[in-house]
Amino acid sequence: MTLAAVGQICSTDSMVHNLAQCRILIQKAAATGAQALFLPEASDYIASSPSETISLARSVSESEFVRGIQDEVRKFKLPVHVGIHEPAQDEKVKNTLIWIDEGGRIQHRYQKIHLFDVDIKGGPVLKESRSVEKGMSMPLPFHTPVGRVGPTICFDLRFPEIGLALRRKNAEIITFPSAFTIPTGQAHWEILIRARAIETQSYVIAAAQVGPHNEKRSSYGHSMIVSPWGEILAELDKVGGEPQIATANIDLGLLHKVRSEMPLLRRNDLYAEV
Ligand SMILES: O=C(O)CNC(=O)[C@H](CS)NC(=O)CCC(=O)C(=O)O
Repeated sequence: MTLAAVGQICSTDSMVHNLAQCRILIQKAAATGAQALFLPEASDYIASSPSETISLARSVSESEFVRGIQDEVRKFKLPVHVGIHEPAQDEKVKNTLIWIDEGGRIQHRYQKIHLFDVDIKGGPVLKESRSVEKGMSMPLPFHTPVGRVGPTICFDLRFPEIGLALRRKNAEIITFPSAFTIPTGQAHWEILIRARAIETQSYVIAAAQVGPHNEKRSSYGHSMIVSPWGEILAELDKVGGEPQIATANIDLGLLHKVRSEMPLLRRNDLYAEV
């Protein structure tokens, strides 16, 4: 049995402020004895316009945010999974997720493949593809002290195919670091997360942004860790903006019990394999 921590913050366009929040969470998570900390999408910053999103992007070697996280990781020997932006081609950024091992090295990277372009009447209007380049390859699971992690990001949560593909590649924990909008979060967040855990028979760790990032945008929060049976093991607030963590035990024995007691054998002779 191992202990995983999920962290919740409210990123703004100040990377110094966002780094300070993440450092507090790394310290708090280390104090609980957790073996890994999972932080939200876009922890480095959330800007108020596509042009600001593009102008703030730095490569990891030049990002004070990433270097600051790496220093803190080394200090506490606590690996961290964190969402950031990186410069891309054609005046765009990549929405990426990096795994920093306990020695502060970036050992895994995933670039978000589904972009959030929506225009909901009376609700959010967001065109992520104006500033973000979409990823062109499927994520791969990787080894961590808490289990084999299959990374995805935010809007990817709505596409069961990506979770199922990670499960087929032997993921044990699927992550959904996010910055969900409040209306879509109220309607769908918990249901989607629990569904992904149940259908993949995997742990799900969903670290979320919470509260007002700027005058135009707020996020839903409600970070969660869910078991392969779909139970909520840990959850954080839906409002506020204070940095918070929660922890849960990751029991791979339970995961294998769930998978062997109820084998989800696909009928790929009748429908396409996903
Ligand atoms: O903008 C940044 O810098 C960071 N990226 C995000 O916040 C992204 C794109 S706007 N948010 C989502 O995918 C929300 C999905 C969502 O809310 C849903 O599926 O309902």
